[in-house]
Amino acid sequence: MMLRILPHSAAPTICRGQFKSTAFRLAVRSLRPVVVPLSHRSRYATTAAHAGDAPTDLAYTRNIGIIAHIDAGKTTTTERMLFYSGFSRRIGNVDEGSTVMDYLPAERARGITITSACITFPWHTHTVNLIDTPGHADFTFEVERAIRVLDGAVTILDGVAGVEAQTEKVWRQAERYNIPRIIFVNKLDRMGAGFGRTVKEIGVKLNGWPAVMQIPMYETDEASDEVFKGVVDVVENRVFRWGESGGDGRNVEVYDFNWLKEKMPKLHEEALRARVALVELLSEFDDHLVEMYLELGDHQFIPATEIKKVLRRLTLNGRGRVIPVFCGASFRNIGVQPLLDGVVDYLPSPQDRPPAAVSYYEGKETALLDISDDRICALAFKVIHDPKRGMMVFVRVYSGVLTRASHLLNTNLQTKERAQRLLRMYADDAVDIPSIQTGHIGVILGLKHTRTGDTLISEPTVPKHSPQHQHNKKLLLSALNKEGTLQLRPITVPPPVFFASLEPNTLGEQKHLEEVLQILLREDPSLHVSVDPDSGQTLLSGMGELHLEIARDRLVNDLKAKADMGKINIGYRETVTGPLGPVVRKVYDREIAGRRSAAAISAAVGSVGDFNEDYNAAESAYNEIIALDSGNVLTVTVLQRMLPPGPAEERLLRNLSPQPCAPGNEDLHLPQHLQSYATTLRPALLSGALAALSRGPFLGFPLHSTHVHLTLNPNTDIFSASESTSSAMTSATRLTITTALRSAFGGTNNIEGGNRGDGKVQLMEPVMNVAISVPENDLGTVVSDISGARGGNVYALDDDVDDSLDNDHHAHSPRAVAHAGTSPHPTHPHHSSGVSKVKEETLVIDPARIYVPLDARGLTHKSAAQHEFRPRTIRARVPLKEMIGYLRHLRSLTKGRGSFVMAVDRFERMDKGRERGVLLEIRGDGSKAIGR
Ligand SMILES: Nc1nc2c(ncn2[C@@H]2O[C@H](COP(=O)(O)OP(=O)(O)OP(=O)(O)O)[C@@H](O)[C@H]2O)c(=O)[nH]1
Repeated sequence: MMLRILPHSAAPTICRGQFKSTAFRLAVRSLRPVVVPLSHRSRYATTAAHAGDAPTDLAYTRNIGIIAHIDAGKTTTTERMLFYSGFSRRIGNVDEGSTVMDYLPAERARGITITSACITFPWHTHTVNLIDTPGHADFTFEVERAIRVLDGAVTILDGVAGVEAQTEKVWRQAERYNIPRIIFVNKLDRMGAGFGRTVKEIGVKLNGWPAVMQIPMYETDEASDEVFKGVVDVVENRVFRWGESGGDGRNVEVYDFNWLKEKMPKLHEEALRARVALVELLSEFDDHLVEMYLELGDHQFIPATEIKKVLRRLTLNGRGRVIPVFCGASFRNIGVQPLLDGVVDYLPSPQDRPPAAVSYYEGKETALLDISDDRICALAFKVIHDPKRGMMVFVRVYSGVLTRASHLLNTNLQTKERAQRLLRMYADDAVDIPSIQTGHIGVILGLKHTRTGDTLISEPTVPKHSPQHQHNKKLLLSALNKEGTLQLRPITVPPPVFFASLEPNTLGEQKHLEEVLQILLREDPSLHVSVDPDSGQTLLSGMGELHLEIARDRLVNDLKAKADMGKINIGYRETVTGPLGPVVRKVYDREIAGRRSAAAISAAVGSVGDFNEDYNAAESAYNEIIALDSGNVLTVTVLQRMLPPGPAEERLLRNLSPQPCAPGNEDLHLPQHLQSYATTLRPALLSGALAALSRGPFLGFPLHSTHVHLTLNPNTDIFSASESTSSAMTSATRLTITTALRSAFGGTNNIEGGNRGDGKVQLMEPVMNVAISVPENDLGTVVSDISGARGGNVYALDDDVDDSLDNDHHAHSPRAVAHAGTSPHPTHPHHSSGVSKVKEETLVIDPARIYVPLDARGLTHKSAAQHEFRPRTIRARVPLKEMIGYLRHLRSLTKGRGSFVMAVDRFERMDKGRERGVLLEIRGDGSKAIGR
């Protein structure tokens, strides 16, 4: 059957195989406005994806992520994508636990995404590598590492809730990496959904101009209810209608605007307005479009191809200044195929992305990676232990082609690795492949050490018989050494704020527990494990309660550890107050396996705040200043060495009261065996300091914002070469700093008595940045609860996103459209004096200028009830302690409609009263779990 556009007659049904047929294209080419048919799965055999032969041409590749607030519908949408692409034969359902993407038992049981799943599927001539990320704030790190390797993202919004707090957060995360983004406003079938309102929120909360590509279409059923039926595509001037209720969404009816004009004149008018708004918006950024408009004289005549071209260019820069907005209801199977077309049309191929930033020598030198470089450079962005396949390392290849059996160098660990097998992933299924091409995502099996976040490169080799090798060996070796330090930008790991003890059920289980914890750490670097040196207790720390619960499930259920997890507690920090205290010198002297190990060092501790104040005055006294994690700072001074008298040294001996060496590591006068400061002494001091700082003198919490100053006097602190080895230096450093911290604390650890000593050590607590979404009606109650009982500091209520559609609509009123249709100039205020470009860098959206489409629901159902459900966002800083169990409380305050997200803002010193509260709590029930 040849398909014709039937403007006035009954709707044709587009069946499999009819989209994009040549006949269809020819039929529509002569029509104006231009209508191009929608794509459909039938072009792809369902087996194609599994055969591992998906096209790998870079221009036809899309590495995309699905990011959003929890429950926005990411997994539901992804499952439809898989179905329409032909990848899966039936649609997976989140609520029934039958999805392809949420395949872990814990995910299916909880109905949430925990680990970002990766899947490859075809869409027309393109290959889409898609990552479905978790929405829960506890898994922000999981999102971060996925975003790190994506080229583009689809952000899904709940059309009822609008732009929620976690959406804003992931949006900013994506912005940091300049990831081009498109938006899909989902759940438009739900009562209370407001497309126009959501569009306005996109502009205000995400600071970008919404480019409305589609508007929703509702139809009234027999019960006079408005039912969401389809979307109006204002770029191609056509209507997609999913007529069949309860169907799988594959049969889509396509109509032109004449049909729309006859059946739904109001919606037709709105669609024309939407096109005007779109063309006007784009012409602010594109002179050529303005010229075209001036030539054609009507917004409706601008060809869709031109609009798409400009929009693609604007989206690809990744700044999110112009945001393509699509709409639908994936649960009702509406709107997903056009969204997939949008992915191909507006999101970049790896070639469209700027080159990846790399660094050499631990970040001391930076450069851009050339995508055409044939040497392999890949980032391990996810490591997962699979019971059948072993360690699976997910990589994104940035240059070169990774082939089976490639020899690799892990530049973070400086270890050699061999890629034994390569896989392309289809959620939990995999297909063996011979290679992973530049720009692609895949899995390596057989890597022994690689962790999440590590860089893998082709193992640098010296070519045999190369002339360079003969003539300039030194130069070549230094180039090879440099290459061996190449690293892609690391993934930032946030500080853990919760911890719990882990106890093996029997002593014999300890070893197995340690082994599986190593696996867990390789998988998830946002988990930390530490062992209390006194009690030997293992402590696991993480980002949130749910994060630790899931880690426990993984340890016990998947990795078969026989262990119990204690109560989940807040991870406080300890800090030293005031300027550097007295200098403490300790001698470490032990006999280990019949050999003496001895060294000494001096240390003083103080607060980083005071160090910063003195910084300029004191800088020259230090040989090195090292910024550590948790805001701690280590400074090192190595005094000049007195050499034994001899003819050459006599000059030196004359004024040899110990002085700091001239800054600059090369000048240090160290004994032979420690001579290379950078490779022997520095790492020894650093690991001693890190070990000492990991456990404070008060309650054993890690130190924060603390300045440690080390002074090494080689004349007195270093003994013979065999005694003062680098491990002796590490032990001496650890012992001395621990002693200095204890003396700053000013007392013994007397937790039982509840005293905190009278010294300079204080507790710090995590203070969270909290965004709470509540219905308008409950705003007052929640604000007073947060700022009263919980001691929070409310610093903002969301900009009042006025959804008075009438107001906004003025700028794009029917009169304005009529005017625009006849005026030689587009009607946008900025065009009044010709074209004035928006300064992209400083773009701040004026809500009054955002085009807000009227939707049927908005027109007929805009009522007080809708206002009542509109979520408002409260932003506050609240101590984490006050947020424990808050969700239940919030639900009770808001009749179950409130939700919140939070992230660590900073650690703050606690006053004595709050400290006492923590001590009481620990003494009351948690002293064992805290174990100090
Ligand atoms: N009415 C309606 N419900 C939807 C729609 N899309 C998703 N849902 C429902 O919303 C809930 C959450 O959907 P998910 O797909 O799990 O959302 P998610 O964003 O993947 O959630 P997390 O992975 O936990 O962050 C489920 O109950 C879905 O059935 C929609 O278009 N309309």
